[in-house]
Amino acid sequence: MTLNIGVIGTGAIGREHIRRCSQVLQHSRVVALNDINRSNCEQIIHDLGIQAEIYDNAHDLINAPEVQAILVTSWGPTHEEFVLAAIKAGKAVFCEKPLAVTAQGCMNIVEAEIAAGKKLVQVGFMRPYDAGYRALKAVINNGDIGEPLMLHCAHRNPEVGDSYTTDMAITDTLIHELDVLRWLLKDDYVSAQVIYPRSTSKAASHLKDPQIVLLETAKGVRIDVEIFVNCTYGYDIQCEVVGESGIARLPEPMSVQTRSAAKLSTRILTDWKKRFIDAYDVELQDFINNVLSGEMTGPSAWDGFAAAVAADACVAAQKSGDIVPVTMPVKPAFYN
Ligand SMILES: NC(=O)C1=CN([C@@H]2O[C@H](COP(=O)(O)OP(=O)(O)OC[C@H]3O[C@@H](n4cnc5c(N)ncnc54)[C@H](O)[C@@H]3O)[C@@H](O)[C@H]2O)C=CC1
Ligand SMILES: O=C1[C@@H](O)[C@H](O)[C@@H](O)[C@H](O)[C@H]1O
Repeated sequence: MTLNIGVIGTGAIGREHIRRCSQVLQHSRVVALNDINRSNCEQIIHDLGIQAEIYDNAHDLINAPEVQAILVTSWGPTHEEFVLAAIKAGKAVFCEKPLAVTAQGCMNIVEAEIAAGKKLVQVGFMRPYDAGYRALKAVINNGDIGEPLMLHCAHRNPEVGDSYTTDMAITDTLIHELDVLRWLLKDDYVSAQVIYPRSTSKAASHLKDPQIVLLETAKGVRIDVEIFVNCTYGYDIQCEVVGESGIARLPEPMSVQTRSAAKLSTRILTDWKKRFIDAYDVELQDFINNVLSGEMTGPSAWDGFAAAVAADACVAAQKSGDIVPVTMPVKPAFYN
């Protein structure tokens, strides 16, 4: 069986996902594309040699009879509208992060999905599919380092464009940590604070970079995440878990160690597409298999909501400088 997929948003990650659905993964085929910039769709059809219909209207793509499932890879503020339309059409939808740009937007999706009576949504949180994070979680679950007490994390990008704003450090970047750390610890956040170190001269003048986000969980675990999106040297994701009896670190991506010119070195990746390339493959194959089998098991609309609740608190904390409570409603039984 082959799943016919329609893709809304054919920019950086849209193109990557179209490539993997067409050339890498099993049981999928991209049959329809939409982008406000039609030439993006034409270019992809040309470059990848796929046979796909271009729709000028995203809602026509969602409702097209040949489209069985939808990938939403357009800009964050458009996600809520397209996911709600997919649910209304009764079609499964994989939506890139963020599920919606506010917790209220995510809640609208949660309510629509519950009303539809069927899980249809998977959020593009790929880190829980990453082999390194899964190995780290296994070490924690195994009790190898005792109960986790503290986490020291970093999310560093070499550079960002001028359109990247201070709040995007939370809504676009930290959102990955907000999801994966909750999954890693099986815990929810109760408070958030943001502090600003000296700003780098490499950032645009309107952007506060780096930032340090301090989170506390219901079990009392304290987490610090450094967000540094103009670090210049690479795309670098760090996660160290300090437990009662030991420390566990997220593995580095594989890299050959070289000894040359009086230096011992390994390479650091610079491109997010490569850092989690395997995880993107696995998450999307999971989506395809789940849609075909009729049981959605990946990161849910509730996970998208939970990350957004914490993100809202972090954005408030950015503005006030205060420690802001994170208040998570009880998870509906639908998502258990
Ligand atoms: N999971 C991950 O690691 C990553 C997730 N993302 C997420 O994917 C989304 C897209 O990011 P990028 O591909 O980097 O952005 P991009 O700017 O490269 O591509 C977005 C595309 O969406 C199109 N678009 C915007 N509004 C639209 C609308 N109303 N209807 C149809 N098309 C529309 C744009 O024309 C553009 O081609 C964002 O939400 C981003 O946070 C992006 C990169 C990595
Ligand atoms: O989602 C992503 C990008 O949108 C974002 O800009 C990067 O910081 C992330 O690491 C990447 O995974």
